[in-house]
This record gives sequence, structure tokens and C-alpha cells, in this order.
Amino acid sequence: MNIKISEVANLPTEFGDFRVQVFKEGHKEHLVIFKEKLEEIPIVRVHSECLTGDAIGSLKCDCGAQLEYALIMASQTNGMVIYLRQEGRNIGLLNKINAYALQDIGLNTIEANHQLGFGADERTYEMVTFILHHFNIHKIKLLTNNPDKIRSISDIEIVERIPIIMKSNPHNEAYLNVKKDGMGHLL
Ligand SMILES: Nc1nc2c(ncn2[C@@H]2O[C@H](COP(=O)(O)OP(=O)(O)OP(=O)(O)O)[C@@H](O)[C@H]2O)c(=O)[nH]1
Ligand SMILES: [Zn+2]
Repeated sequence: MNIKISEVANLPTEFGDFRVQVFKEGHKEHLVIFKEKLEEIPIVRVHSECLTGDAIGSLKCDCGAQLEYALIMASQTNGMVIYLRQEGRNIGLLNKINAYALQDIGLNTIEANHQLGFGADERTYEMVTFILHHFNIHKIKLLTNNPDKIRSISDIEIVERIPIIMKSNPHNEAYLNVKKDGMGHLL
């Protein structure tokens, strides 16, 4: 992997004061948000980019609320958020919106991906291992409901899984049910 690493900079936020660093892999610029004095076994959130949920307040998913919750947890526990640029479970924004259009006519989140020729989840997590090793972190507590994410992160000991369950709304209820029944999420 040819990875460019930025300097570390301060980033004051409404959730607390963080340090930030970018890991650039090809055209993907992943952002790591962390507290200056990390816990020995920190709480880590591996968050996948969701422009619609993270930045626009979309109610179709739970990403925006999860990101806020993760930043608050990181701030309060000397933890870290790894913001991976894997928009739309790594099919990209254009394809995700095409998937949303298929969902508008009745397909669920998995069926829509398949209709477009993608797997249900195209994400990989080598970058997480690279980033954590860069910080000399070998053990973490992972904030997730997704068992597949736990299985996919290699060479890092996940000593605890901490759930990150957000309140549902009428727009994302069906989506969350498919994550639970079709993708094995622990919801
Ligand atoms: N292709 C596709 N991607 C989606 C859809 N809804 C959300 N996403 C993307 O899914 C990613 C978030 O993954 P989720 O499955 O919600 O959750 P997770 O990260 O696997 O699991 P947690 O760690 O428990 O949150 C983001 O990259 C979103 O852009 C959808 O309908 N289709
Ligand atoms: Zn989302």
C-alpha cells in the first residue's frame, strides 16, 4: 500500500478538542480524529462515509446520529474515530444514489446493490489495521453493531464490542430491519 500521511493538527469541535490526521490511499483521503492522550485500549469507531447521513441529515439511515455519538464517546473516553472514505459501503456516491432510486421503487438495500452488480457490502478494512498500527495500537474496544466489521479487521485484538444503536424513525425502520435480518447486525 502506498499511503501518504499528513501532519497532525488540532481540531476543536462542538464535541470536544481533537487531533486529526489524514491517511491518503490513492484518491481516498481517510480522516482519523483522536484525543491527544489516547487510552491504552481505546474505544474506536470505524465509520464509513455517508455524505447524505453525515452531512445532510438524511433520515434513510442512522449514520449521522452514529457519527455524533461516536465523536462524543471518543471525546469523553480518550478514544478515536476512523472516518473511512467508503461511501455507500464502498460503491461510491453515484452508485448509492442509483441504489436509493431502486429503493424508491421497492427494492431493499441489499437487492438494490445486487441489481447494480455489486455485493451487499464492498468495504475492506486493511486501512484500519494500517492506521492503528501507525498509532502503535494493537487492542481496541470497537463501537459497532456489525459482526462482519469485527471479523474483517485483522491483526488488531478487539477486546470488547460496544453497541452503537440509534433510535429509528419511520424512514429508516425497514432499512434497519434488513441490516438486522439480512446482514446479521446486532440490533
Ligand atoms: N450501497 C448502499 N450503501 C448504503 C445504504 N445506506 C447506507 N449506506 C452506506 O453504508 C455505510 C454504513 O454502513 P452501515 O451498514 O449503515 O453500518 P456499518 O458501518 O456496517 O455498521 P455499524 O458499525 O454497526 O454502524 C455508509 O458508507 C453508507 O453510505 C444503501 O442503501 N445502499
Ligand atoms: Zn448513511
